[in-house]
Amino acid sequence: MLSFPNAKINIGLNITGRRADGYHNLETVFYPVRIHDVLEVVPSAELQFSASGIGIPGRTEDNLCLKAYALMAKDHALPPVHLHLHKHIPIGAGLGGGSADAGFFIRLINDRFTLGLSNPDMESYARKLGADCAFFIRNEPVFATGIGDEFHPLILDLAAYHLVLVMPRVHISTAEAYRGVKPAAPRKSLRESVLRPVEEWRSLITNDFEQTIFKNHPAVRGVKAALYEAGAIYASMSGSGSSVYGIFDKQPDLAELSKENQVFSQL
Ligand SMILES: C[C@@](CO)(OP(=O)(O)O)[C@H](O)COP(=O)(O)OP(=O)(O)OC[C@H]1O[C@@H](n2ccc(N)nc2=O)[C@H](O)[C@@H]1O
Ligand SMILES: Nc1ncnc2c1ncn2[C@@H]1O[C@H](COP(=O)(O)OP(=O)(O)O)[C@@H](O)[C@H]1O
Repeated sequence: MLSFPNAKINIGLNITGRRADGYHNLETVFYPVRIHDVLEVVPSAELQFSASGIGIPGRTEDNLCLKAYALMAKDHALPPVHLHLHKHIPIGAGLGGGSADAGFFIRLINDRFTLGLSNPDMESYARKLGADCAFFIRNEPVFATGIGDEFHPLILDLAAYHLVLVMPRVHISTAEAYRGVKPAAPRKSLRESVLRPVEEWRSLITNDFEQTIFKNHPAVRGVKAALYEAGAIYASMSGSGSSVYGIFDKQPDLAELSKENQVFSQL
């Protein structure tokens, strides 16, 4: 059985407080985008994992898909499987690729072995694996609060726009990014701002990670500026970076940006 985990972008990200457990409370909008990995699960004599595509840093046993399998196997008599992951979503990019794999894998196992889990059941497994994993169970645009795992419905459709994503050659760890921010009460309500026309977002919607990441990695700031120069209506770093997306009303010419960076378009 095959599944195609997709990436997310964050539209706005306000870090509102630091918690006793070391995590941060935040508010953000998660929006799914069409950059995909490929996950395949087939029955096997023993549990096996293989990967292709972009190299995944870290130990195989720490892959979020294997962690998800172990978690679900505690409660369900799961047969062994061979899991193959073809990695295409850039890593350390603020695109939630690892979390997407975990969320989609939970759904795949639920479907393949007809476990009958509800969305809230699957979200509670996902929450144990990472703050933004639970988003990928429903995989619909949401306004998120808490540590990024409490969801509030949001009607947002950017299909009429040209969405592009630029991936500078900079890898940023999420933990490093959180260490650099000072939590504060948001100056504007993101939940209200995101309902305003996209043309107004530039003066309303910000990502709190940009301040420190732009200081430490000026190339990322340069990509955002280049997207505005190319005519973006709105541009922002996604999550903890380093990817930067631009929302355009027509297909932009990004030939210059493509020389130094990986560019994804038609998202
Ligand atoms: C920043 C965001 C924004 O959407 O996305 P990415 O840029 O990673 O895609 C998320 O908060 C990333 O969520 P996720 O990547 O699942 O985080 P986790 O694996 O749970 O946590 C990694 C580390 O980030 C920090 N962390 C994460 C989430 C949060 N609300 N507060 C935190 O302080 C903690 O130091 C934690 O040890
Ligand atoms: N299936 C997976 N795909 C990518 N990274 C994974 C996966 N499982 C675990 N990881 C670990 O998660 C880290 C963060 O990856 P990722 O979720 O892609 O980035 P981001 O937090 O920027 O969205 C990687 O450096 C890697 O060590």
